[in-house]
Amino acid sequence: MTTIELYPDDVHNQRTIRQGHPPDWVNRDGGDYDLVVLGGGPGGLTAAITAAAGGHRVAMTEQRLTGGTCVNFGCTPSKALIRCARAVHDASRGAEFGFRLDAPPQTDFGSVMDRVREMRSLSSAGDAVEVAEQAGAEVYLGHTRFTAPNAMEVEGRLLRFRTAVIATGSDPVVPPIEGLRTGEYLTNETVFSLTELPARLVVIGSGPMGCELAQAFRRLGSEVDLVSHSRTLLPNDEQEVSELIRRRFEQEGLRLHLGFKAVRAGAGRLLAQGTGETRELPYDALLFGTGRKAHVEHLGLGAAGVHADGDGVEVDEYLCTSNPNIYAIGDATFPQKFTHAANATARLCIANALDGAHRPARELVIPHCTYTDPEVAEVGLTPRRARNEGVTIDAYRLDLDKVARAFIDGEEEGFGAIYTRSGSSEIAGATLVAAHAGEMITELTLAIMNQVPLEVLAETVHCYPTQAQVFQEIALRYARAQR
Ligand SMILES: Cc1cc2nc3c(=O)[nH]c(=O)nc-3n(C[C@H](O)[C@H](O)[C@H](O)COP(=O)(O)OP(=O)(O)OC[C@H]3O[C@@H](n4cnc5c(N)ncnc54)[C@H](O)[C@@H]3O)c2cc1C
Ligand SMILES: NC(=O)c1ccc[n+]([C@@H]2O[C@H](COP(=O)([O-])OP(=O)(O)OC[C@H]3O[C@@H](n4cnc5c(N)ncnc54)[C@H](O)[C@@H]3O)[C@@H](O)[C@H]2O)c1
Repeated sequence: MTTIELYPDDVHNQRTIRQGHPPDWVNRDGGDYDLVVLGGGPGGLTAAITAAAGGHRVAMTEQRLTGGTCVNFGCTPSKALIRCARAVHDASRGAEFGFRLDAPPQTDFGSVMDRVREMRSLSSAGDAVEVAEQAGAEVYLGHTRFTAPNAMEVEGRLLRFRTAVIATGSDPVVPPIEGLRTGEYLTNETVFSLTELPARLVVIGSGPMGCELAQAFRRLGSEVDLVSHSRTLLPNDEQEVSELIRRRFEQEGLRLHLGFKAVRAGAGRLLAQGTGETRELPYDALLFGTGRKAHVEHLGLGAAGVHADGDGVEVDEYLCTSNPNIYAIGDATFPQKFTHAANATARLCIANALDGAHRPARELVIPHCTYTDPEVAEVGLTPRRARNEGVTIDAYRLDLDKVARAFIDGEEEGFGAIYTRSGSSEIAGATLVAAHAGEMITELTLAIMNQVPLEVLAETVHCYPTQAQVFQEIALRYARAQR
């Protein structure tokens, strides 16, 4: 059986391994199942547990650690690192809040990473092999591949299925860069194994991963250069958002090289090429946040009659692949690569595959949040999406410095915006830049799902003082203007 290793070999990592891939695990003999789920990340676990709760005979396979990228190498460790970085940052704001420290706060990086690993082990308890088993899904550990349109093999065991779900997630993309050698750079798979703070960190990529980790390492004390061939930070969000985050990053001392492509690396130096300018950046660690690609290799997809391309497993609008008995969910197929999207596609897929629900994936309203400080959350139809789709929208916005709880908390940098289709008051989308935007955006997701108009949001009583009042205030101003 595969041996899983996590560095360093401490109590937290040992616990994570015991939960996600128990070393003494013995697979069952295989057999016939109503459903087999390939991959035990958030998508796979949700699919397997949902189907088992419906009384189906279910197996789930995982080659590495249950919980997948999210718990082990993504959301959980990154948010744990960000939390420590925010504590250090807040401590440096004493003068604003009436206290003084004798010296600037000093990071103890060893303790930071110890806490990161502890949080990962706590989080992985909820996604453990045992949790799936107790929910009624039979777990097989090991590399899995299809051997026929209705069968797959894991570690010599044959699993025959009536229906299968591919939930194999995604892998980091590292662009070809001259001089770059394996083992001499970090990705999300290795960065959370650091035990010493890199004095000089170069981060490549200005998407969610690059931005979240660049700010966190800067706050923990690294000198950070962020290089991206995008001309903006968070290039998939609104321009105004990117500008606001850029200003904040520059205030915090991040050095930004936007519009620069990493072209050569090695011996602690990165060469970044911009238009008519080359910059040489020294580093002690080089971190890639340069996107992800669906994990579709070595799965025996050909034997199962499942088509895949560079974007992942091909599915129809009901998440069914070219084999009518095989579905795909999460990062392996879906363009929005988020844990909540993996979970939502998993539930939808089980409803379609086992309950005949016939619900298209376009029904899903999927918000996203990048956990920079301030956080950036968006949902539904935004100006960028509206432009791409050729529809016109009306925008209603309010700066957070007009919201009492935001300035009371010293968190007034940001804004809220609600979008409606032109001439309508039905809420179609929203952007929110706020310290806790991820906690607040769900109100708007619910509004969009239920076709709530601004007038109803205006009448919805919000607690005072809360930052969520930004949405009610936008709606109230709209309602007043209509009178
Ligand atoms: C640094 C970082 C931070 C992130 N932060 C967030 C965040 O804050 N919020 C958010 O919503 N999303 C975040 N994400 C994205 C999130 O982690 C993914 O969208 C999510 O994990 C996708 O779930 P999944 O189940 O589709 O795939 P995965 O989590 O990738 O799980 C797939 C599983 O399949 C297994 N597998 C693959 N091939 C085989 C095989 N042949 N046999 C057996 N098993 C196999 C893998 O080992 C893996 O465990 C982050 C990602 C990164 C990299
Ligand atoms: N909070 C969250 O939900 C969260 C956090 C992190 C990651 N994620 C998920 O993980 C996925 C991957 O995130 P990501 O930030 O790695 O990818 P991304 O695709 O969003 O951004 C990649 C960035 O790398 C840059 N880049 C690529 N090649 C380059 C090169 N050679 N030189 C310079 N720049 C280069 C691109 O211009 C872009 O800015 C995202 O799709 C997101 O869904 C989510």
